[in-house]
Amino acid sequence: MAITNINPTKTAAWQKLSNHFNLVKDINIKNLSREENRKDNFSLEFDDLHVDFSKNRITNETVKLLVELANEVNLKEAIKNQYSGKQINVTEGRAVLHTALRSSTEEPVLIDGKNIKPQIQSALRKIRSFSNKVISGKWKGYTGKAITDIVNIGIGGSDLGPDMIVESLQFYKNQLNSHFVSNVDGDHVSEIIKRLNPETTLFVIVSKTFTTQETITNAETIKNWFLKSATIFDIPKHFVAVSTNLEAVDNFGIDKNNVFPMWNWVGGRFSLWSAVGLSISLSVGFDHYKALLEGAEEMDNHYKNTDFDKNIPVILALISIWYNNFYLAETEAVLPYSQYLKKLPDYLQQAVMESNGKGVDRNGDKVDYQTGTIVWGSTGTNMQHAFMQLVHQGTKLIPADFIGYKESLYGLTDHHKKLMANFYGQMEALAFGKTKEEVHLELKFSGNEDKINQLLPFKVFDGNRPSNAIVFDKLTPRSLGKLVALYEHKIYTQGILWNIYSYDQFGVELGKELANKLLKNQ
Ligand SMILES: O=P(O)(O)OC[C@H]1O[C@H](O)[C@H](O)[C@@H](O)[C@@H]1O
Repeated sequence: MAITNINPTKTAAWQKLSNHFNLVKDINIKNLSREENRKDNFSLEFDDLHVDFSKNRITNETVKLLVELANEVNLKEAIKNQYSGKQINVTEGRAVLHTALRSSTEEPVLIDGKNIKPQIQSALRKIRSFSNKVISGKWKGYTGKAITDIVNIGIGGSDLGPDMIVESLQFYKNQLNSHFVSNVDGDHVSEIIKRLNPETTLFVIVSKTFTTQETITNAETIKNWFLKSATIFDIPKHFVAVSTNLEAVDNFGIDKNNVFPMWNWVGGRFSLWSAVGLSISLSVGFDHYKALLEGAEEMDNHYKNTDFDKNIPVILALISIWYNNFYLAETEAVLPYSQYLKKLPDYLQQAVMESNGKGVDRNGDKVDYQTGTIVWGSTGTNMQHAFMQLVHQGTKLIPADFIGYKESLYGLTDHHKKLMANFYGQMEALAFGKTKEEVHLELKFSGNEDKINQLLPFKVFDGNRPSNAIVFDKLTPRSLGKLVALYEHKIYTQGILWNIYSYDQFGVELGKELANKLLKNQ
């Protein structure tokens, strides 16, 4: 059966879901939680990953019908098509193969009849050898000193992915200092330059197109700064590039041995698994970078081979559609209980919103249903003291992913116990709330009846606010790879269900064009 390209709301499953929604829309998570084996029936395990989705407004029937919807739009075939290298990015005429970048098997992946696996392997070898030389100090700057600082110059997918991973893996970091320059605001590059010594800094210019205004402007500014103390003959020791545009890289003055490949079958926001991840390998070493890829590959296999009712990215995508399209929730919060993951929400904003922020379906027709969710969030416990008030007692329904770890990295068990008590405490508060009776009982000893009645409405929590617990044993490169790949597959699943193309981003263009026009007229 081919991919149907049909309006999901016209499917039989959607009709059934609508009827089902009318019946169950007022269900309460507190009542559901009393069902026998609720937690076991609404939990999934995969290696070191434990997902509890029992605190949602869903029943067995909801999951069954959502899976029916996935089957009716032939998600299985869509997944197969992505892995096999079909041109699923139809509007740009490209395959989408970030999964091939982390595949360790010999199984060929063909593009135009040519196996791409050898190029991937060769790029990985180049990343390994270069990273080893820089980290060990064998790679010398123009005055013979070892490299101390790495600066990634890029924006969007050429910045957010590597920056988020390097931040998340600080625990595994080596002696090199890592910096990321992205904004065309000159304050950004100036602030970073202040901390650098040209003799010991390596610049990694990352741009798939090598035409991006911000990146080229920052790279030129940095090159000019560098050339104040060095000569053009020193550039090969300090500048490397990751790009598909070899001509532009050459024109910039980068030595051809210093170019790391990028391919048009890798989307910018899915590119950290390619040489775009060079800054990651430089910052944490190639072995950790490889483990990140291996973790992602494990999630790829899970996504490809697991029945939908046990498939973690598919289940999370379906639950999100339930809220987005039936409860009409507008946003989703991503709440990592790990300070290291503080950049994950920013990263996911690009991955999710650039991919599924589309209002035209795969037939070119305007959609008449909701698509891409708005993703936002921050780390626990800080955000509990910031925006969580609105999530608990505001008027909006905001489904939330709580991401946490069973073990702490530094062994500070007291901290970790408190952190995870907050993690589960928040989820319980959201789901079960606090009734009038409970508040009354609590206030009984603290004042007169009038005062109690006055305060009562403000202290009641309605509850029934949904969340998922996404818990890994420990924050490692491997588990991080799994987590990021999980969200990537959730994105694609939702794009298929909404009948939209997730891998183009034409919406980014108009503003860029207008800015260029304005610049020319200045
Ligand atoms: O890597 P580059 O070609 O410089 O592109 C950087 C970014 O440019 C645009 O904003 C695209 O929408 C992003 O998806 C991309 O990651």
